[in-house]
Formats: sequence, structure tokens, C-alpha cells
Amino acid sequence: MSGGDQEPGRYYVGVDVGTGSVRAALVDQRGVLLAFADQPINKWEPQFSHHEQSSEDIWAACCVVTKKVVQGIDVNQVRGLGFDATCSLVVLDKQFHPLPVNLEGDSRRNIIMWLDHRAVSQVHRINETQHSVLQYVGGVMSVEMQAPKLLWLKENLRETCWDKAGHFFDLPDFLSWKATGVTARSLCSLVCKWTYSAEKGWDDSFWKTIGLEDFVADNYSKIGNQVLPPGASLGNGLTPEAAKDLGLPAGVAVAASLIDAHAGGLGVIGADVRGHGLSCEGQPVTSRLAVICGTSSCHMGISRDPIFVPGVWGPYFSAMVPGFWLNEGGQSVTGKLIDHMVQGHAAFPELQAKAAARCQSVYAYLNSHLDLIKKAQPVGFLTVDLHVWPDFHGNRSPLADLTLKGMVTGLKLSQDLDDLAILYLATVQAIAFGTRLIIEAMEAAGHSVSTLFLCGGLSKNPLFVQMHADITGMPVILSQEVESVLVGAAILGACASGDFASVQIL
Ligand SMILES: Nc1ncnc2c1ncn2[C@@H]1O[C@H](COP(=O)(O)OP(=O)(O)O)[C@@H](O)[C@H]1O
Ligand SMILES: O=C(CO)[C@H](O)[C@H](O)COP(=O)(O)O
Repeated sequence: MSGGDQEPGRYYVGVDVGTGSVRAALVDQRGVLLAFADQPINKWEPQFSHHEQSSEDIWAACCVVTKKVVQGIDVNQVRGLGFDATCSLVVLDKQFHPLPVNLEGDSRRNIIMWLDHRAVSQVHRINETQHSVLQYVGGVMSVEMQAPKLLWLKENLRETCWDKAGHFFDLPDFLSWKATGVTARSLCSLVCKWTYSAEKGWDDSFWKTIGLEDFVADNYSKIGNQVLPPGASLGNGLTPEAAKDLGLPAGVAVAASLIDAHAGGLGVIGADVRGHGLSCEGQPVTSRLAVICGTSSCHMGISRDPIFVPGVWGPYFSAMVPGFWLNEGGQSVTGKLIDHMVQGHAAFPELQAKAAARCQSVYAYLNSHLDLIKKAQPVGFLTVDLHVWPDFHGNRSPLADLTLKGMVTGLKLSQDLDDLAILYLATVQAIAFGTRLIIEAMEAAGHSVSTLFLCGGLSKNPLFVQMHADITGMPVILSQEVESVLVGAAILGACASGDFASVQIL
């Protein structure tokens, strides 16, 4: 943030909607986190590869956590509110009521989640068009983006959903609408997931070519024809109804939102590293790669000029840091994959019991167990005979191939706790190798990355962080403030309040 003299008692609230939970933080003018709360959210998987959520459930969780973090302060001192969220697709009817995105007609489930892979045939046809907008998503559109999901709804739920729909929102934009009644979309979501260009706007020919000419005909009113930069103040701030829900005064400034990975990127990429003796001190911000590691991992690199990296999303102009181009590499499942491997193993109940007896998380227990069994050798060498290919949910970057599957080689006829620990290590290593492949692709195209800045839930796992450093050969910086994604969301609120002139930190 630039500008903004310190004034006592000025607070900002950041709300971060991840895949598994909603978090909120109260943040002061120095970016220090004063209070934190989280709340799990519901997910449904009605069939394989279909992942759904409920916008009402998510909003209710936002209200719970916001009320918690402002307990104990004078809420009139809250100056601004910012949201970030996963890039999931929210569908509402013309009166803004939820519409079902499923064959069962359950309107509570009105969100197609970002990791939903139902629209395989649709994305295949979109990619066959070789339309020029695809240049700005790494050359290949991902099934996780919004255009294929919209086409799926038109082709599969015409009467129950498509014909009745009045509003299709990216989840971050749904939240800012819910808070303010303003339907303007954030440049971040539209550029990164909807093919909007910061310079040229919508491309009519793309939507006509793929069979969604409906949007062109109504001047994009259902997907957004007013677009604002992240951090811009929306309307008159919180509506009285939303204010009551959130436990804040009406009129508090609300910002145009960011996608969660971008909020994390904003929270860490401009970190002031002076005075810590770090090798990246004095190096340009474009040499930093922010890696936001939660359910998925997102690799955010910025540049002054557009860089086209095959298989890596972007280049996106001003979608994260104003005035910079962004490339976004990604691995669709990382935290989810580690959880899947560990929880699915025959020795998991034993692990749970042993970790509980020591009042440790299963991951802290596994990390100390690996230390025990490695003996004199470096821990990484425990996996010389066991290897994982981590694309259990396809490969987002740099191969951009959703058909890829996972593999494990080197399995034996034993399934004890040692085997589980080594399989966990091999999974973490495979994910770190995936990051290395993404960096190599970005560097081959013109990026020059020298330092990783990690944040998100997985950055709390020391083994995950160490393997990323060992396998990429790069130093990894962690912020003092572990909830960097929330700091990013609060920066948006601070900017919207007018206390700071921009989200720019550089
Ligand atoms: N202290 C921790 N140690 C190890 N793994 C952790 C820790 N905290 C969270 N994780 C892992 O991080 C992932 C979730 O990260 P999070 O940022 O909360 O995700 P999301 O934003 O997608 O909801 C999960 O896979 C979880 O197991
Ligand atoms: O596509 C993405 C960002 O562009 C993310 O992968 C998606 O938003 C999910 O994030 P998370 O893993 O933190 O829940």
C-alpha cells in the first residue's frame, strides 16, 4: 500500500474464502494481523469430478468469521473490507436467488467449484477453435476456467438453470455484490478466468465462436459489463442488510475483490526484505515468484512486459499488481493430494492415534517420524526407490493436460507407518518437482526467477517448504505474518477506504 499515515484505531477486515474454509482477519494500518477466525464450509461431490458449493452457506460463514474478528473493538473504527475467494462459478436467477448447477435440481448447490472437471468435452471444443484469446491463458484453456463451465450449463441444464439465469459471478465478485449490491466485476476475475482483456474488453468473436453468443446479445450484462480494478471502492459501501449480517456499520467501504491466489500474491510479493541479510535484497520484484499453497498451488510471477509461457496462464495485465503483467502457473491439487495420500493409507488410523497421543497434527508427527527413520542420511534420500507422479487431477502447468493421472512406482507388500511416512515424503517431493518444472518453463520464456515467497496452509509445513528449497535450488522466504492471503484481502479494504492511495506496494 502506498500513502496512509499511521492513525490510531483504524482497522481493515480481510475475508478469504478458500476451498475448505472461510477465514477473516482484523488488520491494522501497518498490515499487522490483530485477530483471526475460521469456519469450515460445505462441499458436495455428487458424482466423480463434479464439485459444488452453496453461496448462501459461504456468505453465512463470512458473517460468522467477520463478527468474531471485530469482537472487542469499536466497529466504527473499521474503515474497509476486502474479499478474496476461489475462482468458482456462482449462478443466480434474475432476482438474485440461487439456481441449481446439478442434475438433481438442488438449488442450494449453486456453485460449480474451480476444481470441477465436468466440462471436458466443452473445453476440448473451445481449444479446437484456436481462438486468439487462448494466447492469454498459456495457449490452452483449462477446464477449471469459466467459459467451459458456462457452456456445460447451457448444454446440460438448459431449462432448470441456463434459461432462468440472470447473473453468473466469479465467487470473489459474488461476495462484493452481496456486501454492496453492486454487480461490478473485478478486473482480476474477468481477466484471469473469463477471457476479458484489460486493454480491449470482451471479445465478441470468442463468445460467438464457442456457442455462447447469448452474452454478446445482452451486452454481457449477465457476466459483467462494469469492470473495476481490485481495491476500487464499490457503490456506497456495505448495505444496511449486509452490515447487519456481518456485524459492521452500514457504509463501510468495500473493495473490488481478488481471486485467493492473487490476494496471497499481493500479500507477499512486495514484502520488504531489507535488514534480514537475504540474497534477494536489492533484486527486482520481477525475480520473485509467489507460491500460494493450499488445496492447490498457484505460482505467480510478474513482469514489466507481457511474457507468453506455453502451458502457464496469462500474461494477464494488471490482474494482481497494477501496471505489471502476471503469469500464473499452477498445480490443481497439492494440499488435497497430500491429504488424499495420507488419509487413504492403511496405516492412517495408527498415525492418527499416535499423533493425537502426542497432541500433534498428523503432519508434524510424520515429519518427526521421517527424522527418526532417516538415520544419518538426508531425509530426501528415503525415497530413492519410491516415486510419485502428482497429476492425480490432471496437470494445470506446464503440460496443460487435464487427462493426465497420478502414478506411484516402487510399492512393496508392506503398509506400515514407515511406508506411509515415505509415501508422504515422495508426494511432497513430487509436488516440489512440479514447481521446478513450472519455473523452468517460465524461465525458458523470459522470466528470471531467483527467490520463492511461499504462503497458504502448506507453507506451515516445514517439510513442504524445505523440499521446495532443495528441489528448486532457490531460497524460500516466509512472511512473519503467516496469513498472507488475509493480509492481501485487508489491503483491498484499506485501499477502498481511501486511507491508502493504491494497493501498490512496490
Ligand atoms: N500446519 C500445517 N501443517 C501441514 N499442512 C497443513 C497445515 N495447515 C494446513 N495444512 C494443509 O494445507 C492445506 C489447506 O491449506 P489452506 O490454505 O487452508 O487451503 P484452502 O485455501 O484451499 O482452503 C491442506 O491440505 C492442509 O492439510
Ligand atoms: O485457480 C486458482 C487461482 O487462480 C486456485 O487454484 C483456486 O482459486 C483454488 O485455491 P485454493 O487452493 O487456495 O483453495
